[in-house]
Amino acid sequence: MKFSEQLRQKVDAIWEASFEHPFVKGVADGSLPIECFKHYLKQDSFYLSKFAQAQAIGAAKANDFYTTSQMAHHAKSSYEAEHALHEQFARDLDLSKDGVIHNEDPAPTAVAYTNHILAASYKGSLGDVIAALLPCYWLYYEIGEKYKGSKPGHPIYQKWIDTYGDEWFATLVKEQIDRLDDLAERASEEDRKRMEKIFVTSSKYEYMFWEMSYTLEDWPV
Ligand SMILES: Cc1ncc(C[n+]2csc(CCO)c2C)c(N)n1
Repeated sequence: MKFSEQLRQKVDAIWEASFEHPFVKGVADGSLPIECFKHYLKQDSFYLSKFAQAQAIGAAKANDFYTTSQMAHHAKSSYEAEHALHEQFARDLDLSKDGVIHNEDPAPTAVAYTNHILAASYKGSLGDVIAALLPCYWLYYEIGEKYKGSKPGHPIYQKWIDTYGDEWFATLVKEQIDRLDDLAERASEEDRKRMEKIFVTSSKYEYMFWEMSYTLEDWPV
């Protein structure tokens, strides 16, 4: 069994909890209060800026020219693709005038999740970087597949669902899965165990990110 298949089995219950989370179901059926989606967008713009930093660290940690260029390219695409999506939402929801969401005080879960990704990335190998980032791609892909065809009756929620159910996204996810399998094949058992732990932790934080958005989580003091 491929390393990625082992990982997918390991996180099955955690990902199922994400699929069933009221935030995700609420986007798909249109019942999510818009305040929760706005909170998500604010936290996510902070998250994406750190996500792109981790991809750039991955570019620097790669041992071949091609992978360096791919990871750097993906860092730029995260900015362009995800930011473009958010920009439209930000204007439609009146979150910003210029389409750029500034979040100088991210919520505890957004801080914790990005700290986890950046710590794994700075400290580890390219395999650790991919293990930290892969649940972000892969989970959203599965959500897109699962809720493809839903009709939330809300243009913003519809666009969100359509984005992750799209074919271009499937290609992007597959590239990262293949990269992780390739790196895992050449890694030691100890390295694979560490990558697994990082992957599981990111999966837990993905769940917590929905919860943070749904409960409008903020600092207690
Ligand atoms: C908390 C959180 N997790 C995952 C994603 C999805 N995502 C972030 S960057 C990226 C790759 C480039 O599009 C993808 C799929 C998100 N937006 N927010």
